[in-house]
Amino acid sequence: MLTAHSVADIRAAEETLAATLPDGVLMQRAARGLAEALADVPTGDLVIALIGPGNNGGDALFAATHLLDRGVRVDLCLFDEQKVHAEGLAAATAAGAQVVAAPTQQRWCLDAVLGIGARPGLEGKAADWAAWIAEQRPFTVAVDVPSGVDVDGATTPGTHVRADATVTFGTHKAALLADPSAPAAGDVHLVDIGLGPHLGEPLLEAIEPSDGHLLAPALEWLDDPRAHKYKRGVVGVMAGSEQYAGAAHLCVAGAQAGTAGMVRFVGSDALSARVVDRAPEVVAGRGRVQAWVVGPGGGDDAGEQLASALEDDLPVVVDASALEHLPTTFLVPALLTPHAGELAAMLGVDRDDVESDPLGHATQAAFRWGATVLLKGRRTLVVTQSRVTRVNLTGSSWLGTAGAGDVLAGFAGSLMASGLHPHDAGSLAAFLHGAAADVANPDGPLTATDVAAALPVATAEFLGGRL
Ligand SMILES: NC(=O)C1=CN([C@@H]2O[C@H](COP(=O)(O)OP(=O)(O)OC[C@H]3O[C@@H](n4cnc5c(N)ncnc54)[C@H](O)[C@@H]3O)[C@@H](O)[C@H]2O)[C@@H](O)CC1
Repeated sequence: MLTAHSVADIRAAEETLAATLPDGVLMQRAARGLAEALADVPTGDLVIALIGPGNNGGDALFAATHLLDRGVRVDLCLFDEQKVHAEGLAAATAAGAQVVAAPTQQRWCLDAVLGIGARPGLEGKAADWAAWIAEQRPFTVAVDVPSGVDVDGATTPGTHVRADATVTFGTHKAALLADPSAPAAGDVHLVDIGLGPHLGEPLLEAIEPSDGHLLAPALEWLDDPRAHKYKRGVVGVMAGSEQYAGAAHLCVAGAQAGTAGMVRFVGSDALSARVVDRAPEVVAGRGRVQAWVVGPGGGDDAGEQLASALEDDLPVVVDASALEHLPTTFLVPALLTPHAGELAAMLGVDRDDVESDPLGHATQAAFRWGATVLLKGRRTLVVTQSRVTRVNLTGSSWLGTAGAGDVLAGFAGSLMASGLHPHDAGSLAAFLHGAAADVANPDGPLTATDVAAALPVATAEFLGGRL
């Protein structure tokens, strides 16, 4: 699992670790790691380093000494000459760095204006530098975080630097993984400075290809010679309507691609006939299920369908139109799967509010409904009270295609029917859904049907550690 920790936790870990080491060792480790990450800068090229008032600037000043040692030239722009890491500045200038008044056109830029001590939003000289980067587009490497973002909240309330890459120290930060700030970080490289053993519970985590073991609780039947479809779990689907008949097919396709042993479909006679015609393995009509999926492409009866599913006292995935009929709180394990517009409607705010602070709003909803909230987006979030929030790093913008959410809801329901907690079911479904898109067509268009078809292979690759 890839983890990100809060600023407070990082500071506490740094303090504990620093107490066991001679002065300045941590900064030297960070500076060396930063210089190594800049190994592609050719000898003789000029790097412009934007140096802020704190230790973030200190990291870059010491990294500059390594760059200068191998023949790279470094110009320094100081945010405040009175507030600069003094030993770092002395070391960098002694090694040959020049202090200049303003950045000039360069191929390389080091953004060391602000790190984890930042108040979000840049002003004055720092805002001018961010505008210069946006205009001139030097290859920009941010030190620890792109300057000006909200490090823990992952929001971007003001001017900030947009980097091509970020070299971060000790652990990831929420801002590097979650939207809307993640694009400002570019490619993220983690430098180990020894903080690991001193860090507490993460603020955020992301499933990685090596985390196939997370599926284990849904696969206990694999080792049972007497296992049958009911042991694997039956997922019940209430999806589709006259207007969105395709959603029934797509949700069923997602459910069939998961770990459950059977899919039941409950809907109108006409829709049931269509579904069974396309997918003969599906059983139509009420009967034994272990989890329900309600809402994809649902019609006017979505509220009644949700109420009837909740009467069964079983885990439930609530999607699309069923999100308009939520109970005050959930008494069963529930996974709500809104996109930003649906979450905004649930909370009575504007879509822009959700998009500018997805973590905050998904967390608010998870607490309010006592449910797991999976907020769909480029970096899908899965939030459950008392669990570490997960952010999904797989997939691409090509996944923003009609019906992809129906497949996701069905697949997540299948995992829940096999016994997974909504938090694991939602985050694994998001992870494998993105991985399936890569299997189907990594760099181009694809349909939701393609994603559903690729899910079983993506799952097998994940379980085999081959993703
Ligand atoms: N503490 C340590 O042991 C280590 C720290 N490291 C580096 O140190 C950084 C944290 O250093 P600091 O705590 O000094 O924090 P920063 O380097 O982020 O700077 C904090 C300073 O910036 C000012 N400031 C904050 N927001 C501002 C804004 N929007 N506009 C203008 N000024 C603003 C603050 O008043 C404060 O003076 C990390 O991000 C990392 O780069 C690394 O060297 C690893 C070890």
